[in-house]
Amino acid sequence: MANSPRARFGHRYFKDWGASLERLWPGLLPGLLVALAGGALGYWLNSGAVVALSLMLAVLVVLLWRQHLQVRDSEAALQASEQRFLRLFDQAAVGINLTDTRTGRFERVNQRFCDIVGYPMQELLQLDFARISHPDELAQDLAQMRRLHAGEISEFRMEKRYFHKSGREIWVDLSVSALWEQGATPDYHVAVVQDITQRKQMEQALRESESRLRMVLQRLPVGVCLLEADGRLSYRNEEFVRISGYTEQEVPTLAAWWEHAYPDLAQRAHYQELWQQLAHVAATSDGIIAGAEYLIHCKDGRQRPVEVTGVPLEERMLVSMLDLSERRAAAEEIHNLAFYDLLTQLPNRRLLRDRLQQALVTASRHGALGALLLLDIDDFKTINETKGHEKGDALLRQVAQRLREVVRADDTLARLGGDEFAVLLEDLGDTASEAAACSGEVGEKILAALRKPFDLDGEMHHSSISMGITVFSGQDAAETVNELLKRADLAMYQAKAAGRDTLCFYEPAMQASVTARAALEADMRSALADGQFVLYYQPQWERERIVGAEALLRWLHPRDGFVSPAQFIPLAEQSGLIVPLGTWVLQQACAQLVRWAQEPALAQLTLAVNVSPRQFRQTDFVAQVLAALASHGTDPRRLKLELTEGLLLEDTEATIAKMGELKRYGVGFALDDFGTGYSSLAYLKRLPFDQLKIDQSFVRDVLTDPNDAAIARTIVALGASLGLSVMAEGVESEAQRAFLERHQCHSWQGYLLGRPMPVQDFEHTVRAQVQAQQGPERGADFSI
Ligand SMILES: Nc1nc2c(ncn2[C@@H]2O[C@H](COP(=O)(O)O[C@H]3[C@@H](O)[C@H](n4cnc5c(=O)[nH]c(N)nc54)O[C@@H]3COP(=O)(O)O)[C@@H](O)[C@H]2O)c(=O)[nH]1
Repeated sequence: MANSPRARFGHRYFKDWGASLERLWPGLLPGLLVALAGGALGYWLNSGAVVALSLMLAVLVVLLWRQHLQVRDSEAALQASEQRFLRLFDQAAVGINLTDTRTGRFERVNQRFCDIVGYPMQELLQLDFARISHPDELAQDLAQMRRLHAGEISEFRMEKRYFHKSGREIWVDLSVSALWEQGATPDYHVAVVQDITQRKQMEQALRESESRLRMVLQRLPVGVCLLEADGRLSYRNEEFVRISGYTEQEVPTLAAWWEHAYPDLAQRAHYQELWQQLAHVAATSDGIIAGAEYLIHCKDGRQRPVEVTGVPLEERMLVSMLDLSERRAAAEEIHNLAFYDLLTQLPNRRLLRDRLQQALVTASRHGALGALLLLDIDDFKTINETKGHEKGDALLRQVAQRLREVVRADDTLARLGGDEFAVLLEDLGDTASEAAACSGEVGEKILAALRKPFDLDGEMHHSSISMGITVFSGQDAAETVNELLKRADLAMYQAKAAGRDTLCFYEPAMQASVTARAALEADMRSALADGQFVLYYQPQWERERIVGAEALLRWLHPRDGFVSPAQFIPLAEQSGLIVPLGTWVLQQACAQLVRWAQEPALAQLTLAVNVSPRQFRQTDFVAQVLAALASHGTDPRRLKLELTEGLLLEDTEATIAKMGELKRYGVGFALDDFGTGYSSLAYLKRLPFDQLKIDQSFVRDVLTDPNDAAIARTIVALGASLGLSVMAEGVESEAQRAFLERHQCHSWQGYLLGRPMPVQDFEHTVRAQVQAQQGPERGADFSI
């Protein structure tokens, strides 16, 4: 303790007091003695000078005494001050430590410092400050300390970390002052330590939240920049730079922004005015500058639509910028997809309907008539199927292009789907005849333009269209969009029926025929359910005997009587009713064959059944035929299916597979109407046919038209070379039969040999023939 700083503090003050006494005492004591001696001598000598001298000495003594008293008082004050200092040291609200500058050891610490670092005082006094300092700030601390020790500085201040006894880090604010005792270098330093851990934690939290905020701002899918009151753009995020392309160096201020984003002065003035107007509105409400659309000129030279909003942040403004270009492009794409045809880029049906609706309104308002032209490429299906879809698409694109070249820019041209196009013409005059003349003229131009050959990948292709035209005035309530489309469609079908490559105007009579067709279709459905259909049988001859029959459908309508299959079969095909109807025919035919099988005279007969393309294309067609055969126990070899050439053009592989499968069961196949379709030797060779049927159109004029005669002869020769039998249809006269026989065609069917007849009549005919042939020998008789 004698060596403790506290002892040394006290000792220093006492030592100073003693020193002053030591300094005063030698003067005071002789003074007293001189005053006493002088007084006595004066008294004795009665000398005034001696008295005066004594008095002077006495004054001197008094003065010296007073000085002594003063020294004593100041010593006491010093002591009191030291006491106060020590109390202050111990009780201070801040941590204080007195440290040996050379060793770094704590010489004295107050309680608060102990509390801050969590050590008991005695333990702390065994440590040096480096021991409890965080290494990250220690180097700086030591460097400052060295400067302090070298006398370069008398004090320093820093923020550093101590390790609390528990191990946690404590941030402190450290104010260190040198303490000189003697000599030029300080022996001790006093450190005033304030615990700032909480503040540091708050700062850290603030920093973290700021950095999080920056990160969020930086990654926001919206462009953000901070506009300072002095016009500086103090911050901008990545998206802001991505959208505009302008970095801080290029566009540091709002003024620079306006210049770069709007190089065009008029445009700049327009958008500045918009911004100012919105800012003015904002100033009178919540301060938020409402979002508005701006078209900015970006660094890459492109113009981008953006939505800009401003939110005040104290003195600054947070400006957000949303890139609308993608949204715009998406909206445009959606619009395109919704209203335009992808292949040709022409307006689609939806857009045409819209324009037609507007055209009706305009026509009714202005009294100027318009016309809707509907056109369909003839035989497009065949082109698509024979030349492939790519060429089909190429044709559609070229048709679209030619149509664009023919019609005026303000006419609406549309692709309605498939091979169907439409042209909407407006303002065609104020009378129906004027409008019809104008639209007819445009229609003829279109027909002519589309007659010219198309180049499909180097292959020249000739095409034609059928067109239906309907004129509208907008005055008639019946003229709705649907109705006009229906009328043009009817007229177009009329053009197709009229031989294609032509145009037809809509006439009300067409409507009547459509209505009749709709009624027929409805009737047909109930006819099937009500059993109004029957099969007639037309004999098929081979040389002088009937070898079978063709089953031909008949409809005995309860009101209308006999309805020709030529009338209802195409309609059944279109409506899909042919499928149940065909199934019914197959069932009837199979049942009939079984009945014939039980009678020797009829047992060898075959029965030919017409199969429509739609029926054949049913995926379960093979299963249907086999089921019909199986359900009746029919011999498949007695059934012959007649297919038409048109069927063979589509999906040949599937056709071969289906035919092959049925062929394996013994079912026969005849190619009906041979010569009228797209006869191709290539498919004939691959398809498992048993018979070719010469179409009756060639047989009809076989005696008079050398071409038909040549065709008939060629078909016979072809059949022979392919190993197929050849049957002639529509043989009506003996001369025709004889001609065919002379040319090696020995199978015939036609009115000469028997008309289609009810089953009983047919069976009767066959029985009679068998009986006759079993009787006495006689020449061939083809009459029945
Ligand atoms: N898918 C199905 N189609 C069928 C079915 N039944 C008939 N049809 C087809 O309907 C078309 C018209 O048939 P139809 O009126 O019965 O005419 C056939 C014969 O009556 C007729 N024919 C026969 N011989 C002569 C003749 O000497 N002169 C003449 N003018 N006509 C004659 O020919 C038709 C048979 O043609 P085809 O089928 O091509 O052999 C017709 O296309 C039938 O195919 C059915 O059940 N399913």
